[in-house]
Amino acid sequence: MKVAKFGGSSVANAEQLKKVANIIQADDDRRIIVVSAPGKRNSDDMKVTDLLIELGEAYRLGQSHEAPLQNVLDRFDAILEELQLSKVVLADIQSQVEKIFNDGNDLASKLDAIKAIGEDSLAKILSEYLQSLGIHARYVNPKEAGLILSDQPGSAQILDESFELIHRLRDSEDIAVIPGFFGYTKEGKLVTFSRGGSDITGSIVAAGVKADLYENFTDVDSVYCVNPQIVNNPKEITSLTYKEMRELSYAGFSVFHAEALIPAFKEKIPVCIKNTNNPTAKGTMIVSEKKDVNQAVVGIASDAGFVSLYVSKYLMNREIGFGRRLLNILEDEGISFEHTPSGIDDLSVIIRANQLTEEKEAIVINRINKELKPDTVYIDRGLALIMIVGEGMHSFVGTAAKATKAFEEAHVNLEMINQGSSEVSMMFGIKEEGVNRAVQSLYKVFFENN
Ligand SMILES: Nc1ncnc2c1ncn2[C@@H]1O[C@H](COP(=O)(O)OP(=O)(O)O)[C@@H](O)[C@H]1O
Ligand SMILES: N[C@@H](CC(=O)OP(=O)(O)O)C(=O)O
Repeated sequence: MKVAKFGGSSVANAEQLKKVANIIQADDDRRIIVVSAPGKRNSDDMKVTDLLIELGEAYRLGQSHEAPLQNVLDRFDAILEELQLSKVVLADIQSQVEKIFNDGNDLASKLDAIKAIGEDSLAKILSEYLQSLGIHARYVNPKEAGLILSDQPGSAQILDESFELIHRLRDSEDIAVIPGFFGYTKEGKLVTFSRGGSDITGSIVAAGVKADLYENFTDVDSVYCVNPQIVNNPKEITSLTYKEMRELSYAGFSVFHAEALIPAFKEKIPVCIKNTNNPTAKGTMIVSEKKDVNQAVVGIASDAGFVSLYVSKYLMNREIGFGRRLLNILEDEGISFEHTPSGIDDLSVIIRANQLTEEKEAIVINRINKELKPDTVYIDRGLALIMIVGEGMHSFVGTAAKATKAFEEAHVNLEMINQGSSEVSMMFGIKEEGVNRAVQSLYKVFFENN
């Protein structure tokens, strides 16, 4: 049995949905289908989830929601028209929106329920379309599927008890079409995963039914060793390990959600990234182990939007508990951190900029000054992190030397270097403006000169 997830680009319009139906029909093992909401049809377009977020925003601000609702309806109407399906779903969306705006739930829960309409409606449309082609398919709501999530609107997590419930999907005679991106709390309230979370639904369902394979269909032939928007026509990765993919997704490979690997990894379900527009291409396999590790680096990921919180104090090394107290302040303020490179008398904490708003920045600096009495404390914004990743790194000599040469050739100054103790990745912090230049140079050194 295979679980196939189709991303926003694969269900962006009727033409894409026809490709999806062909892919489902081409393999009898594709028994469970997970879908996203329609994504962008071209680079200037908007994803349906973003249109729904605009709708929720209009409600939050007390503005009229007629126009943003119409934008959502228009996207689905165009699909229904071309696939010659009934328009029941449109009336459904309208009544769902009214119900959500008028229920007694808190704002965050209402906004989650609005966001989920994209996936929910698309799953209903796809199952109806498959039925119209004579395929035995059925829409399965995530509640019926057994997706029980923690009560964290916008960033929910799966609860362990879900997997046993999901296992029952194996018994379904029909192909199950499940909307991705959301589930329900124990109390029955709808909650979503973080953005891009349909990948997570697919992985959870694959783990629950103990699938032979989790296929993740998107709009590229494979995972490339570097973001194709930064390097033209980069080399394809044919196979990589869960650990490598987790590091690369977390550090910027947006093709697969960083949290989507864990459920598949725990059940050792292989994951295959494939292209809906070219389904016969082999794609990229993500597996637990690779037989031949013949290169140090498999991929280079990058992400901008980080800040560094720098704290220095003479004799910090003698002050037991300094680091803990610093991190405690961040914990109190609900701020998560990424890395903590340190020296004898100084410590930096790397944080995502969206975690440290200007309001929080003032509070944090104040508390550090008062509670830790440092010599210096400041915040450096506009940082980017570049991660080079490969399980082979620990058995190859000279990886760091090659990398620093690449930065030198790109005339990019290194603000910090950090190698994880697992030796699967090496992280470099630089100013944002040099990030593409540095990635291009690293690509040359690690992939073109071999
Ligand atoms: N290393 C990479 N390999 C492949 N694609 C990547 C990589 N890094 C970023 N991407 C981007 O990820 C996109 C696919 O992810 P996404 O847009 O979320 O797809 P979907 O709509 O299927 O969910 C690709 O079009 C590509 O631009
Ligand atoms: N539609 C949701 C969830 C998702 O996974 O979408 P996509 O497959 O387009 O990344 C979002 O935009 O966040």
